[in-house]
Amino acid sequence: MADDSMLVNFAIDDSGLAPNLSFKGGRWKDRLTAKKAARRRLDRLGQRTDKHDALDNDLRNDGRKLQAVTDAENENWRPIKRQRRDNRGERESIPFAPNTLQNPTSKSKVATRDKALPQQFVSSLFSSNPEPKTELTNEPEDDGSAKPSNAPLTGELDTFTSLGLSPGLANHLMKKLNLKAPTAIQRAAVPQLLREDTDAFIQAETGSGKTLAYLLPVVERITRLSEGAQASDATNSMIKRNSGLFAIILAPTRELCKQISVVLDEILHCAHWIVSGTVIGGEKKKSEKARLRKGLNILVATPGRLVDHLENTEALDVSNVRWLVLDEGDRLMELGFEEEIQGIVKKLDARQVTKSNEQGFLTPRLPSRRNTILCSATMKMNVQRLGEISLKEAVHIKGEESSTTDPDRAANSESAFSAPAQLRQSYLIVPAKLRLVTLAAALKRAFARRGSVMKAIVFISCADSVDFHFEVFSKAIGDHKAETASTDDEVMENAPNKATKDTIAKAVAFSTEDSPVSLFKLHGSLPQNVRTATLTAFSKSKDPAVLICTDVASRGLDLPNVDLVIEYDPAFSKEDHLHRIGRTARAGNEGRALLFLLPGDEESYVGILKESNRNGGRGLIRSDTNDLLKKAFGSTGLGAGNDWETRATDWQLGVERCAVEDVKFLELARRSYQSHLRAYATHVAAERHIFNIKTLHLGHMAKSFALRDKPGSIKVPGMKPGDSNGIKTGKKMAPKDRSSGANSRSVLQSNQSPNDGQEAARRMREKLKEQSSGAAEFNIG
Ligand SMILES: Nc1ncnc2c1ncn2[C@@H]1O[C@H](COP(=O)(O)OP(=O)(O)OP(=O)(O)O)[C@@H](O)[C@H]1O
Repeated sequence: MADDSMLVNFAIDDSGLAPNLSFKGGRWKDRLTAKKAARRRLDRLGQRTDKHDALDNDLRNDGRKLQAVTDAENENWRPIKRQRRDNRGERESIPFAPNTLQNPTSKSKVATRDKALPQQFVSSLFSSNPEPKTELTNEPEDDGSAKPSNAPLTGELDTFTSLGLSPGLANHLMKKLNLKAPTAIQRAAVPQLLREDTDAFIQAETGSGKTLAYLLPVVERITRLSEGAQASDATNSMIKRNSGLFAIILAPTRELCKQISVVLDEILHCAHWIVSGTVIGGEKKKSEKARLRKGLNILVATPGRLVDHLENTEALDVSNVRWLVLDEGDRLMELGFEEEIQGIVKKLDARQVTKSNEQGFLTPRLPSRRNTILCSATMKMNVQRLGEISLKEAVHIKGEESSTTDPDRAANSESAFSAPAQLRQSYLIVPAKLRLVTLAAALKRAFARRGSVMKAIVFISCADSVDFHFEVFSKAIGDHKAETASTDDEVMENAPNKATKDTIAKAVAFSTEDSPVSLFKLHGSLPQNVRTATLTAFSKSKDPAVLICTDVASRGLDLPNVDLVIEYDPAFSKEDHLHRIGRTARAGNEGRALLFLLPGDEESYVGILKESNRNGGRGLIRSDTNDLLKKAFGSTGLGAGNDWETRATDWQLGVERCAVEDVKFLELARRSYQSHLRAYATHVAAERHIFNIKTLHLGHMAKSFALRDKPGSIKVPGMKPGDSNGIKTGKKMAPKDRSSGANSRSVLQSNQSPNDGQEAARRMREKLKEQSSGAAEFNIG
């Protein structure tokens, strides 16, 4: 107790109670904590001393050290970003209204969070985009090499009569069908097939008139069977529909069959006693049977449906068939019809009547054996295989490559397949984020002036993506809202009917008051009646029109007045590319083709494009993406004051907002993104280093589908979760995955082990037969 009181009465030096400032031993972080505690205790003493200064210096140094260590530990350290809010100042996840968007030149990427939605990113369109390596090119000077290569001939002697056609048929072609002269392939093929009974392989570029090249000799020779009868008026000897089936024409798709049938009927107007018909999948078999029972002289068919009738329709008598035409040979093979064609050839051989019998008068005038004619614009290995199955000692008939000025191509013309010389080809190198807005810009520009482009076709890799882009361009977004409201009531020339209510719409995104544009969509998952009605409406449209489609419209289709083909997704092989761009610049007409490529690996595709371009690719130009965007979104009155980047960003974010506000549209966008990636992974093996799924920037790609989700979190009902993850991490898709859905191309084209491949291909053939559409495309889900 006494000790206690003594202590109380001693004067005590403050410094004696001051905290110890020498910190040694232990971890430096613990020392730092101790220093901070000491600093707090000094503060409590109330007076500032030298010790304060010393300790403050120490703490500052330690603070810097701590920051450096933390930075090093955290590789992903980034400065803290300012979060953006929409103009309504509402929850962070609500998208920005166009007029209060982030600064388009901003370099930032902003995360927005919401309890209900996965983490979302709104990245700026014009930042962090990879730069193209390829130089821009100027429009080439006209050196005369662009003379049309598939036009009708102009020589005085080049007439249909000079080919050996009867005056009746030649006059009909000139007067009724307005065809003044044959094309090069017709001049080569018609006399050959009239003169000799041989098999033939007809090969010529797209739009060069191959259909008439095989139809004319067949019709002419069937017409001749009645010649004597006409002269002597022996009506009993005239060919009638029940005189026998003389020719079968096989084509891979229903659309193509219908088109061939229309051309055939036009020719047969001058020989009305010859009757033709079609048997194609998707039509009622019962009515086909009835037609076959009544009798047909020429039959146009898809392979699957013909096999069906050969097996099940007794009335189908093929004993007199003397011509078998295989049109679009490579596509027939690609779609897996090899087995069917083999079966058809065998049945025709077995049932063929070679000697004069009950048919008496007919047989001597018919070729003694069946002639098979194979047609193709390109020659893949599979066409050679088809030739092996179906042709015997065939002659190879080619159109002249009149305007080839490239000596290498001329020397190697056996393997050289090219686009028509007059077709102007260009490509854009577009960063993934800018793809959607650039497509909108390309179409806006194309239709800006009424009459500059009548019709355009946009090729897209898969059915889901066709649906998505159709939705986007027919939606009222940003600036166009007012315009749509007023045009909804307009009577559009292409007013959709019941069948086309979901496949025809107004192209709001690039229509103007002066130039309204109609939008059409086509893919293999649509019911047959819808496909037919849509295609017919597009063909007949007198308004400017855009068809968004998959490769179902790439082969053989002859759609009038197509001035522009856009390959938004590059074709799966270079042959497919030639067929797609061949939908324009037909029969000597002009045409333009534009291809979208991503910066990076895809730029090396230009080398392949040059191969299929005459004159070593000198006519192939690289257009400037920014220039296109500037022209399309630059101020022309609407929203004056905004620059083109802001306006382009407004439009993009308008689409993104639709995806946030409309659950159905969001699901469509996600599905379409997933399907696109899966399709992307299935380019032919030879081109997979160019279209390399592993180097795709998935986040940027998602933006082109108006998605703000993180790629890994994009899930689609009905699609296997992790499909895109497999792609992202570069994992190979299992054959099981490849064959899921209608992912036919992946099944048929990917590198797979023979066993997997055979089984998958078999399953896919079944699937295609089931659909009977012959459409090889992605339709996942
Ligand atoms: N002699 C001709 N004169 C003028 N136009 C013609 C002539 N022959 C065909 N055409 C027209 O050329 C267009 C293309 O013909 P067709 O569809 O037969 O081409 P193709 O070579 O089969 O093309 P693809 O390889 O793309 O199928 C058609 O519109 C057709 O009417």
